[in-house]
Amino acid sequence: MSTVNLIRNPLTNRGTAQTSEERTNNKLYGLIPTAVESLEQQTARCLEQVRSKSTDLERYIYLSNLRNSNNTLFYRLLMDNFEELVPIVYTPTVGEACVKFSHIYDPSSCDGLYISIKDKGNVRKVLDNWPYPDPDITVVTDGSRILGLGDLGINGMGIPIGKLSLYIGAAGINPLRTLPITLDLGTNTPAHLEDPLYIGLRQNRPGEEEFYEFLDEVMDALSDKWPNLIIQHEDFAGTHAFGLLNRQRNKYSMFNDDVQGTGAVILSGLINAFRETGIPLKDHRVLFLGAGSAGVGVASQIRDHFIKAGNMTLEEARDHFWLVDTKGLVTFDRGDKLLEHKTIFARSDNNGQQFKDLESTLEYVKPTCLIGLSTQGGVFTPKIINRMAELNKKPIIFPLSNPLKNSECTFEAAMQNSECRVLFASGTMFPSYTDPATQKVYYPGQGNNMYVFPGIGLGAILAQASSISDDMIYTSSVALANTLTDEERASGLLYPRLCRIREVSTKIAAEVIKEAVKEGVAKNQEVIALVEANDEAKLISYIESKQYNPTY
Ligand SMILES: O=C([O-])CC(=O)C(=O)O
Ligand SMILES: [Mg+2]
Repeated sequence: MSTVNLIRNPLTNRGTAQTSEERTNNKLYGLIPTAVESLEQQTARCLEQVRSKSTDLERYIYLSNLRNSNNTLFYRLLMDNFEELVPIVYTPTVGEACVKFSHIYDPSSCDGLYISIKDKGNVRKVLDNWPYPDPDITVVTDGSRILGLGDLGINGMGIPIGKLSLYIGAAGINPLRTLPITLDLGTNTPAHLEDPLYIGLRQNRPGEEEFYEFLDEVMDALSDKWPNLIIQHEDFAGTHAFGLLNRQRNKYSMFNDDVQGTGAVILSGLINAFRETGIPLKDHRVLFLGAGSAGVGVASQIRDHFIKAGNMTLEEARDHFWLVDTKGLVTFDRGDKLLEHKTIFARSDNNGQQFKDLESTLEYVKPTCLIGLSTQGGVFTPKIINRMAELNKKPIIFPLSNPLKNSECTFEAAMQNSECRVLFASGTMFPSYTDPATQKVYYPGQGNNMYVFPGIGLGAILAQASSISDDMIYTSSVALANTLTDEERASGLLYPRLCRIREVSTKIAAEVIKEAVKEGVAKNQEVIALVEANDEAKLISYIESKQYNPTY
C-alpha cells in the first residue's frame, strides 16, 4: 500500500508541515508543494479561506472538509479562533447544515455511527464496526427535535458532530476518543421523506414500545462494549428526553444535555444575576411563562438551588415560584385537571383568585425575575418589560425560547424598555446593544449548554463516573457561575467570555470530579486519591495533563 494514505488519513495528515526528511522517508516527496510550513502558517491560510466564503453554510462545509482531511489543523484553527468559529461549527449554522445535511453530505466522510431501527437485535454488531480506539464519550441523537427545527431524522447527525467538536476544542477531549451517533428511526417530517436526496430511512417513527426497546438495546450495547463510556443524550423530542432520563440515568453513565445541561447554564446565569441584584435569595420571586416539561425541568433545577444555597425546605423553596401557562397562573383550584408535572409548582395560596394572563399575574406576584420558556415570540412586550423595570432596580429577564421567532423578547427590546438596567440571558443569540445616549455597548448572555457540557463530560470521563447525579450537574452550574471574573462582572456579563472556555471547562471538570468522588460514583483510583489529598492545584494539573492539544 502506498504511503499516500499518510496524507489521505485525517489523523496522520500534516500536509505541508511534513519535513523534507519525512517526505523522503515516506515516499511523499514531490506530492506536496516545496515549502515546509508550520502549523501556524497552515492555520493562517485556512482562516483566510474560511473568511473568504460568502455564506456561513459554505464556511461550515469548508470546515467539515478540513476536519475530515486534517484533524490537528482543524482543531488548532477552532481553538485559536473559538469565538469566531463556534457560530459556524455549532449553533446557529449547524442548524442550517442539519436541515440540508442530505444535500451537503460528503460521501468520503466517516466520522460517526448511524444505527438504524432495522439493526434492532444487532446493535452490538454495528458498534463492533467502529474502527477507531475505544471512545471516552458519545453524543447520541435520534434527530427528533434538532434545536428548534423539529424532526430532521438522520439529518440530525450534524449535532453530535458539532457537540463533540466543542468537547474537543473546549474541554480537550481526544478527538480519537469521541463517537458521534445518530439513531435512524425514520422521520415524521414529510419534506424529508419526500426529498430524493434524503439519506435516512424513508418511514415514520415507531411507536413508544419499539422506541424504548430499541433505546434500551442501544444503551446496553454501548455500556457493555465500552464500560467507561460517558453517554450524552441530545435533541430527543421532549417526552422522550425526560422518559429516557428517568428510565436510564441510574443504570448508565448518561445525562441529557438539553434538560440538564441547559438547566445548569440557566441556573448559573441566574446565580450571577441574583448576586448582581444584591437581593438575598429569600426575597426573590421567580415568574415563569411556560409550564411545559422544559419549563418545569428548569424551574426544578432553580428551586434546588434555593434549597441548597438558601437553606430552605422543599416547600419553602417552591413558594418562590409562580408558573403561567396558556390558561394563566397555574393554581390547584383553577378548574382544569393539571398535568402531573404542573402540580409540582401549582399554587394553593391564591385565596380563590385566578389570574388569566401574564400581565395580571405579574401585578399579583411582582417578580424580581421573569423567565420565558413559552415559545411565544414577543410575549414579553415593552409594557411587561417596563413594568419589570419599575418594580426592580435590576430586573432579571431571561427569554429562553428558541429560535429567534419564538423568543419572548429581543435584547434590544429588553434594553430599550428598562433604561439598560436589565440582567438578561436568552436562548437565541442576540447582537450587542449600543445605548444611543451614552454609546456604551452592552452584551447579552446566551444560556447555551455549551458552557457546561464539555466540563461535565470531561469530569465524568476522568472520574470514570458510573452515573451522573443531579448534584454533579448542580455543581457544574455553581462552578460556571464562580468562574466569572471581576472584569466580566463589571462589563455586565453573566457568563464568562468564550475565549476562556478551556479554563472554564477545566474548572467545571474539577468540581464535577470532586462531587463524583464525594458521592462514591468515581471509579478512577488515581483521581479519588487526588481529591482525597485535597490539593486543588494538583487536581487541575492532572486534568490539564489529560487534555488534548492540537500540535504536530
Ligand atoms: O445546541 C445548542 O445550541 C443548544 C441545544 O442543545 C439545543 O438547542 O438543543
Ligand atoms: Mg440540544
